[in-house]
Amino acid sequence: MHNVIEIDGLTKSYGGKKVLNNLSIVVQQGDIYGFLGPNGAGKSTTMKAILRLIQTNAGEIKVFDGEDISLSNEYLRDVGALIEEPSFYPNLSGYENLEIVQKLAHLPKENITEALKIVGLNDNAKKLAKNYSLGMKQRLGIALALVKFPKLLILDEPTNGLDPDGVREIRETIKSLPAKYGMTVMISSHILSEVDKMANRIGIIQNGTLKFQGALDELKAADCLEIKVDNLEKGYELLDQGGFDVKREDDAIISSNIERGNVIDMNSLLVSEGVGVYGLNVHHESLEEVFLKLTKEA
Ligand SMILES: Nc1ncnc2c1ncn2[C@@H]1O[C@H](COP(=O)(O)OP(=O)(O)OP(=O)(O)O)[C@@H](O)[C@H]1O
Repeated sequence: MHNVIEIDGLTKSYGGKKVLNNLSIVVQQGDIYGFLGPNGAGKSTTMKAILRLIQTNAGEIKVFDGEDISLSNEYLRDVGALIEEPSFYPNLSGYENLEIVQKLAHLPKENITEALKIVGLNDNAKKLAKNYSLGMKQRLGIALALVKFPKLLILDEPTNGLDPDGVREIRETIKSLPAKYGMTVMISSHILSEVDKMANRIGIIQNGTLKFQGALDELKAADCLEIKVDNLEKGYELLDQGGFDVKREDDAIISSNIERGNVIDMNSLLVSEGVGVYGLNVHHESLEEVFLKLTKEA
């Protein structure tokens, strides 16, 4: 798999305080890479470093075909970004704001309408940006990042200020970008459930240090079945002696085998032996649970 971003040993200090500490991350071609961390972990700083908006103290960043970004700014032509607040000209319409980028970068005019369509701003294209709602301003910010149809899209908290419908729309849009336009996306977000539904790989940082990087499935515990019964002792004994793979917890019996036939067999055995079953739930570990587990230690 081809790497689109390779960060190696990145270190950045502000006034003697290290905010990035020997950080190394890899974003692969076609990834939607969810970049997570508590407030102040260093997410925006990392993204700014990739865009050369700040100077760093040590480390190396390579993009696309191993281009070292410290050697040339050329790569920025293929990068679109929304970092922190979207910035635009308030007295121009949404369309005109995009037109400025389109003209400067000599892009096809169709890119403007395509980008507006993607973010759902077509109907408000002629309205002045200063009269946009918070959510519309955010959409315009995403459209500005998209208008080049870049190979790499970097989005810092892109769903800030959007209502739940807007969050869902933007999520579906972002999910479609790799397949539709061949883009690679790096996205930071506070909304873990959003990243859970969108990203294929994630990186979790804390205090400028990488805590985890990999596929979401690697991070989460396997699904398990939680069986709630009115007699825990007896229920557990029955299943254990019946040859089922179970363990006992404080208030439930847990089985790692969630296959349909297995669940039916366990339930039948319990009921036939007079144990009342009042709950059979498959437990999926959420990204939020994993995140809290990983970041709580420090
Ligand atoms: N220009 C600056 N001068 C001094 N300190 C800074 C500067 N920019 C960022 N920092 C500090 O660096 C640390 C990392 O900030 P950063 O914005 O990268 O975090 P973040 O992970 O994006 O957080 P959030 O989720 O709150 O946006 C914070 O402690 C912040 O106060």
